[in-house]
Amino acid sequence: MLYDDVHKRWVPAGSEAPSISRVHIYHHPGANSFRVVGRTLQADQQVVINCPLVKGIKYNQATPNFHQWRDPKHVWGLNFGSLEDAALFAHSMMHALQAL
Ligand SMILES: CC(=O)N[C@@H](Cc1ccccc1Cl)C(=O)N1CCC[C@]12C=C[C@@H]1CC[C@@H](C(=O)N3CC[C@@H]4C=C[C@H]5[C@H](C)C[C@@H](C(=O)O)N5C(=O)[C@H]43)N1C2=O
Repeated sequence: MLYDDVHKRWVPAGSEAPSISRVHIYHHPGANSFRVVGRTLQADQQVVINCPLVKGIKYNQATPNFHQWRDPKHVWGLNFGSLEDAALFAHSMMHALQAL
């Protein structure tokens, strides 16, 4: 999700209606860079988030299943389908941020 600062509300990332997406953190070992990429599960596999991780990002676990972070232009929010997914993603995110 993205935070719409004008209307002060969270909106689904990507252009379509809210939909479940699969979100990965890709590691590029050569550059030691990480990128969060999310795609809708539907056939179109629309990329809904494509966010490089930079050193110093603060990953905020606002609730056990809603985590968020800022990049220069956006505030991203992930509303996890399960607490396990949330914990797993947070673990990977924290690992990535420590590796930067
Ligand atoms: C300093 C700073 O940047 N601080 C950020 C957070 C942050 C801290 C440190 C590092 C990075 C970031 Cl990003 C901040 O505070 N920001 C970022 C933009 C918005 C917000 C500002 C105010 C509101 C107030 C309330 C809360 C909010 O948005 N919350 C609370 C949990 C709750 C859970 C789920 C979602 C649900 C999917 C829909 C909706 C619903 O419940 O209807 N909703 C929510 O309402 C969700 N806010 C924020 O997070």
